[in-house]
Amino acid sequence: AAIGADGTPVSLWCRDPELARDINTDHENRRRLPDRILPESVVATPDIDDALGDAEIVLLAVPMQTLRPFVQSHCERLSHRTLVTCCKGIDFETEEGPVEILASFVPDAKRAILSGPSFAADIALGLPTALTIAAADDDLAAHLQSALSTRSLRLYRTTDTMGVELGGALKNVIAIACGACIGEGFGDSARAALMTRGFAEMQRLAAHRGARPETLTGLSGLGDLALTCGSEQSRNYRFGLALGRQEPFDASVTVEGVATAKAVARYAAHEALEMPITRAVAEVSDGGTSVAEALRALLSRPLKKE
Ligand SMILES: NC(=O)C1=CN([C@@H]2O[C@H](COP(=O)(O)OP(=O)(O)OC[C@H]3O[C@@H](n4cnc5c(N)ncnc54)[C@H](O)[C@@H]3O)[C@@H](O)[C@H]2O)C=CC1
Ligand SMILES: O=C(CO)COP(=O)(O)O
Repeated sequence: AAIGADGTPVSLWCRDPELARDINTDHENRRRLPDRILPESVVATPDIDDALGDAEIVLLAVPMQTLRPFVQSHCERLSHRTLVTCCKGIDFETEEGPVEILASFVPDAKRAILSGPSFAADIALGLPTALTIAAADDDLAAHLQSALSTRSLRLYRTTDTMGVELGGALKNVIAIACGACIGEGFGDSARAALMTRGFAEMQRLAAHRGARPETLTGLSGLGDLALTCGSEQSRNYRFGLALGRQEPFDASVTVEGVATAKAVARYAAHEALEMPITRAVAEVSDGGTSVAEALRALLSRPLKKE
């Protein structure tokens, strides 16, 4: 919604024709973003070719685990455009991040990722938000930075797409752990410990993959970790809360951290990387162990240097 806030025309592909009609008449997406009025410059259409038109910049905001099949089935339509993924996660089957998926299926497109601390509901209200735009080519990153920034949305840029992919993916995993910690009743001090040691895991994996340390301490890493691990607006955090309280959770809600935790735990085991919190989230989400057992196991690990 912020993207159309300055009157720039935005075409929104919406698979459900009825919802597209509602968005165009009432300027509201009651199903996904109730009580938020969208700018009139945002126009929805159920026809993907209409939505794409001759657009140069295409923002891809589907759930992470649907990005690969989506891009695969629309690769011809997407080729030769500038594709900006907004996804946060790692593909469960291929262990690729969103930019890597774009590179695999649409190699002739320009590729970028937009990430950082931002709840859709806040952005749609026009609340001040700062994000990271990453593209391997700095000229492309600079072009997108100026094309997508608005009065309320400030973009910083980097060429480290890997660092941005990993920060956005892993903060969801740590947010589940933090929610579970609070839900179980372990308290705020334990949550701060999980956030900090979780951040150490993020940095370890990022270094192993060749990402830059400063990307992880930026908006798309530490910034998003701080937001997601402390707010009940986060679906990953709320999912963790439900796990800790042993309450059911609505399966229709998008929770990106579960598949990502499993993919990253598998990768870390293969690469002999120490990521105990990620492994615990993967095991607890699968029902393999309880939150209390997982946290006790984390506390009983051998003592080590920080
Ligand atoms: N909601 C938020 O505050 C933020 C979300 N993100 C990221 O954006 C991505 C999308 O998240 P949300 O929009 O919140 O998820 P969502 O689940 O609320 O909405 C996803 C949309 O994608 C559509 N969709 C699902 N499968 C599809 C498919 N196979 N083909 C085409 N469309 C499909 C759904 O109908 C829905 O309209 C995620 O990776 C998320 O981590 C990033 C920043 C903030
Ligand atoms: O990525 C987000 C905030 O930056 C949204 O987090 P959730 O997917 O946990 O709701």
